[in-house]
Amino acid sequence: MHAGAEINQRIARISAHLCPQNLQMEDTSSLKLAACRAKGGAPGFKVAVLGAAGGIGQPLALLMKMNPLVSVLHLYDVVNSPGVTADISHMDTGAVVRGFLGQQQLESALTGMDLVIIPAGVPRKPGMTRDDLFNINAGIVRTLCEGIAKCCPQAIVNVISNPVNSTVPIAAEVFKKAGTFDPKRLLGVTTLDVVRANTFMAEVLGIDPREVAVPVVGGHAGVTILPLLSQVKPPCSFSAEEIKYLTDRIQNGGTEVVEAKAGAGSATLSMAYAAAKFADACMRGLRGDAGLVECSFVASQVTELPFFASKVRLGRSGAEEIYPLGPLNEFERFGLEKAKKELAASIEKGVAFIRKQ
Ligand SMILES: NC(=O)c1ccc[n+]([C@@H]2O[C@H](COP(=O)([O-])OP(=O)(O)OC[C@H]3O[C@@H](n4cnc5c(N)ncnc54)[C@H](O)[C@@H]3O)[C@@H](O)[C@H]2O)c1
Ligand SMILES: O=C(O)C[C@H](O)C(=O)O
Repeated sequence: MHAGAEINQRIARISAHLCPQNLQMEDTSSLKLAACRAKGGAPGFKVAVLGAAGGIGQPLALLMKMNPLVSVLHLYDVVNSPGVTADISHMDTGAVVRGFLGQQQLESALTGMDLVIIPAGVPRKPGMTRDDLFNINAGIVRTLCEGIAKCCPQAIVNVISNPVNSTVPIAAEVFKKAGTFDPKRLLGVTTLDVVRANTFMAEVLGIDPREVAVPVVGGHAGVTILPLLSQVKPPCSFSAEEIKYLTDRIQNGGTEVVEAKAGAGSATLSMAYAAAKFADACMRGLRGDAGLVECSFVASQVTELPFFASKVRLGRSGAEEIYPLGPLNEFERFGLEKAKKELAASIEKGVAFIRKQ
């Protein structure tokens, strides 16, 4: 074969491997090569990031490519995923990276996945609540979850898209409709609230945030974000002023970032860090590691509400155990009542969005 032609064919193969939309119909050898490589050299989990070209998606893709537990990484978006995929794929870590662009490639992106992470959707601008995102993001999450129900119904699903208090119930309703709902496998990502709580508490105490663990329960919006400062590790007591300061700051951490970004979006880097931390815990659970306890917004019987964020134990089948809230002080009991009222409405809104169709 002419040397130039051979080089072109090799380039086509590599490009097809990265982005199936670049495949020529007649180029079956590229397909075989891509399929062969997609098995991955090392054992590990197959992970898809939906919304991978976004503010969260890009750094999250980077962090997942760095995670040794990931063998195959699928990057899906409706725009720009080929560029992000090409870029990330040059990292000399184990995971095989493949890109998928547009709705017609959603099923290929999802087929065979063990873990699907969803940061797809619009972020807030100053002055907006998370619920203001419902009209756009509800439909996006619905479509993506329909794809999951069809192509990887056994996957663990991590929902990041806001409003989480409604998008998780939306996902659950989609899965129920498809007959694939397993409450253990659907997890709303509230890790950023815990990450913030740990950071702000460590600042107050003047200690390393890695030595701190603050449980944050309820949901992921304003007063539904309920830090349990009476249950922190290491055990410590706070003044009433400190409790008010910390609770307000944790509940408004997202708004603090939205205002600082002044119209350029919401938390992306800290969120990617939090999502990667949570995904790592999910994968270690799938692998069979013991003692993995994280806060997450899940289908729950901890309160009278059908969904609630609390500590869950992650295992081979997802959220295998949901822990009760434990003893609350008066301030926290008051906060819980406020949180439940707002949460009930947000959950109902999500459920109604699917049931009314
Ligand atoms: N759970 C949390 O703690 C938390 C924290 C921060 C942000 N968020 C939420 O995450 C979402 C994404 O935030 P961001 O800053 O990355 O936004 P972004 O606009 O930067 O990125 C979103 C990405 O989603 C993609 N997208 C849109 N529609 C899609 C579809 N149908 N399928 C696949 N991808 C699609 C966009 O093309 C874009 O690349 C927002 O809803 C935001 O509110 C949640
Ligand atoms: O605040 C937002 O809109 C994004 C996210 O939910 C956050 O907590 O940072």
